[in-house]
Amino acid sequence: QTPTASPYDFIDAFRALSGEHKGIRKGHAKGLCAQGEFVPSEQARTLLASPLFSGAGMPAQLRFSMAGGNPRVPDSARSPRGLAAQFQLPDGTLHHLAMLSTPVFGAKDPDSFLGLLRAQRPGPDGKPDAGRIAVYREAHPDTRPQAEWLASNPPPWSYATTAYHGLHTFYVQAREGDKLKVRWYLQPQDGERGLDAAEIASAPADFLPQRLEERLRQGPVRFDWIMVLGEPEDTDDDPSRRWPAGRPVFKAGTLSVVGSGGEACTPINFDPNVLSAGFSAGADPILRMRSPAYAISFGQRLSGQ
Ligand code: HEM
Repeated sequence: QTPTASPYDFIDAFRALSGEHKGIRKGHAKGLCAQGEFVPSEQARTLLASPLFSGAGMPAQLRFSMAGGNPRVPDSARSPRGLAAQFQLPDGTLHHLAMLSTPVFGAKDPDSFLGLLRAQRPGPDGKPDAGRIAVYREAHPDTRPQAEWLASNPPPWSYATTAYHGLHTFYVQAREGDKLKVRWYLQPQDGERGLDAAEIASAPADFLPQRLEERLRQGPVRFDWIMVLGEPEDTDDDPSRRWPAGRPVFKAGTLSVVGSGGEACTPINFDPNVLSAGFSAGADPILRMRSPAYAISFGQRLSGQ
């Protein structure tokens, strides 16, 4: 099947789902900036050749977000949370991460994802058609694992109490030998904690920024950047599929969040293909679609569209 989805189709689909919101992100519309520092681990410095891991700490511009194009989605929604990061390396170059709280993505390729977004489009009564969505998921099994994960795991209690998964497969140059095939996630040192049923029912619409701010008053929020090493048979082009459990992991560094708020992240396009030297992307068509879609959203929102 030839892919037909264009990056403009996604921008249109987000608008159809969430309405027109000029000047803000077309995806992950609701969120807040944060600031921090990334310090690579000794192990990463020894193992990997990228200057990202050369040893020195570096500043990080961050953004925590709610998935979707609706800037008023309640913070208790059963949807992915996002964490985006821009690391500025000692040599001035940049490395971006843009990750989700779900361990799988919602589709295997752009066509399947676009079809899902279109199936979720509200009908004349303003509500999504549950039957149409179910039929779509039935015909596209790759769209089920993320929905099942979201249905069976509570929304995060705080932006600081969830893991964030890179989901795509990348290759990173080792100091000795070939590139390593990796996936990664950020693991919260505060531990993972979800909202309980009573909290979901009673949570105010916008509690996440305040909860993060309160936590930051006690000191930095830290995440361990965990790299997972893939085997040749592990997919490098399908973010809707997990790698088998038990693959070797190592800690590549620590991200410390020290402050939140402000607008420093607003003029940043957290494009996940902005990779520092030594990194390259796998064959994932979803990852390839992200750059042009983000660029359109970025250009539109900076110019008030
Ligand atoms: C074809 C698939 C995808 C499309 C079309 C898409 C589209 C978008 C768009 C248009 C934005 C707003 C960009 C901006 O205005 O700066 C965005 C933000 C974001 N996306 Fe995606 N996305 C896709 C897949 C993914 C995946 C696989 C992940 C995670 C692995 C992800 C995580 C994020 C995050 C964390 C943000 C917020 C970035 C920020 O805070 O600035 N997206 N997405």
